[in-house]
Amino acid sequence: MIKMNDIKKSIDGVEIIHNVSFQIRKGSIYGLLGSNGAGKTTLLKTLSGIYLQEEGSVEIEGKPVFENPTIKDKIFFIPDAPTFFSQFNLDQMAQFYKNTYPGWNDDRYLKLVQEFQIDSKKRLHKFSKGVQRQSAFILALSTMPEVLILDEPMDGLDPVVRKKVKSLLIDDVAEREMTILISSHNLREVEDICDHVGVLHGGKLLFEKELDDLKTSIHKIQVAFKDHVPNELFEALDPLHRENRGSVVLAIVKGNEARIAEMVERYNPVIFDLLPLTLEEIFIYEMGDVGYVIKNIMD
Ligand SMILES: Nc1ncnc2c1ncn2[C@@H]1O[C@H](COP(=O)(O)OP(=O)(O)OP(=O)(O)O)[C@@H](O)[C@H]1O
Repeated sequence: MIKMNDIKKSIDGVEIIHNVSFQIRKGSIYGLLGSNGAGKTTLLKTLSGIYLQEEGSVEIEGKPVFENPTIKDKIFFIPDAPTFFSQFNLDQMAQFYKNTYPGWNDDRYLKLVQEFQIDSKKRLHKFSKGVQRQSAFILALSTMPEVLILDEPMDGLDPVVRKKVKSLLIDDVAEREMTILISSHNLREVEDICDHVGVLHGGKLLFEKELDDLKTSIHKIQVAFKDHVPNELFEALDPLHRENRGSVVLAIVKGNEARIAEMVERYNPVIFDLLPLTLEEIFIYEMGDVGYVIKNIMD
């Protein structure tokens, strides 16, 4: 379990993170979404123990992270621009991490090098950005981390490699309950692997939800009645949004699908459709006044 409680973090006297709290269950994948400058990297570095917060606490498995080697042995952070020693090839970096991380697994390393087909004898600095990122994944997963923290991990990866990386991540979560925190400026990039998402904006966590919950707890209905529109129905449905399009009422309603259908059908509608919402619509309606923020992370 990862717990961030009421974190404040300033850089050069400017407060970047304002009272952020969240928890990530062991074995889950949390997507931290936010547009450029939202504070994602600062938050991830605080969680990894690279930065020390001025206020609040950061705990992994109930223990503080900062200057705690026992916890740091179990976590791996891949920054948005992975770095390597300038003269080193992948094998040499692997030797370095083998000496640093007690959980290092040689078999895993060899398998991953083969899977990604990377020349492990070639200097890493001579590789493209995408291959360098793949190398960072190989090294990270070979340390068998309990917590993997990824800053914009899909940037610079082609679709085939993205798919491969995602499936490796999901396997580690399923097989050994690895926990992942993944930052992204694009929801679509991570929606297929995250079970939870949080939206960071201006250094504040605006919104946090379980994705499955989101998809099943909010619906769009289109409904028309023979005579008048029964106002008491809409009072009971308490929609997040409602508009009349001629004789058809379109409404965004929270709640269980079967319960909504049962309520509407009691009024004998002549038209009744219950439609799925796109994730973008869900976010915009759920977030109400701050829905505009989400447009930035949907493109
Ligand atoms: N080392 C630093 N010195 C000064 N200001 C910083 C530093 N690091 C971050 N900031 C400021 O903190 C704010 C948040 O930056 P951060 O890199 O955490 O955001 P981000 O969400 O990761 O953005 P991006 O998606 O562009 O990487 C920005 O206004 C940035 O200018």
